Amino acid sequence: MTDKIFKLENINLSYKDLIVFKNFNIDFHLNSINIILGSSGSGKTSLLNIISSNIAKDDKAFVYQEPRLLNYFNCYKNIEYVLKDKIKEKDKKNKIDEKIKYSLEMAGLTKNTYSKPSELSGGMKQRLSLARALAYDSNFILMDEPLQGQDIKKKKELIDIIKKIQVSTNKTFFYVTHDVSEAVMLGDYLYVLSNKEGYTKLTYEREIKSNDLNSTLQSELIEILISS
Ligand SMILES: Nc1ncnc2c1ncn2[C@@H]1O[C@H](COP(=O)(O)OP(=O)(O)OP(=O)(O)O)[C@@H](O)[C@H]1O
Repeated sequence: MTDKIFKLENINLSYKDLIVFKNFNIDFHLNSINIILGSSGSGKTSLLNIISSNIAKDDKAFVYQEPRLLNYFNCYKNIEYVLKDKIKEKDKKNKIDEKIKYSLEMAGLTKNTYSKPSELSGGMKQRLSLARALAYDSNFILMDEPLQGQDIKKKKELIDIIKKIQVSTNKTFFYVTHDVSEAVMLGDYLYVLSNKEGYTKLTYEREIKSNDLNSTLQSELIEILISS
């Protein structure tokens, strides 16, 4: 099978005197979960912003570290809010309702359809944020450390939901993290950034296979991060 590639070529980015990317190239994989792994300051979020700037506005949804929910709306309305402007007038009502219910079901929140965020646990809030991104119906989902601060059980729960969403929708995910175990548990493709030389480099890339969970990959990646 030949994968379709999402290519970024000759990327340059500076903040005043600080060069972050200098003639940077990277090939991501469409219809897969692409993990961008690196230590703090290695350029992960900057790269995610560059990726975002290469995707049309209504073809991408975001999930951040904080769920960014509207506290006065219930789960259903939190999702409805972002869909209003996206779905065309003529098939609006039924289509929105169908999408919201499907997304809540995928995120395991059907029972909480009418709960407000204040009635949800931290993990459930993040699941709602995922459901909202799914319902937006874009080809791309961009995630910046969405599992930060969740305990290991919640992390596993959320990882399984993200995988399930990818398999059933074939969307392209870009997922930023500094957590090696998250990267190996979730990713299809892994990209490690480092800025050892003063600007960001892609120091390591590989496909992740299901048996990598039991392999030495995690300890190799920890070594790479420590020395980068
Ligand atoms: N708006 C900005 N102005 C100036 N410097 C910035 C800005 N945003 C990021 N930087 C710098 O660019 C470099 C890369 O930052 P970036 O946030 O992309 O890294 P990161 O890997 O996402 O870090 P973290 O894991 O800590 O979020 C860092 O040196 C950071 O200080």
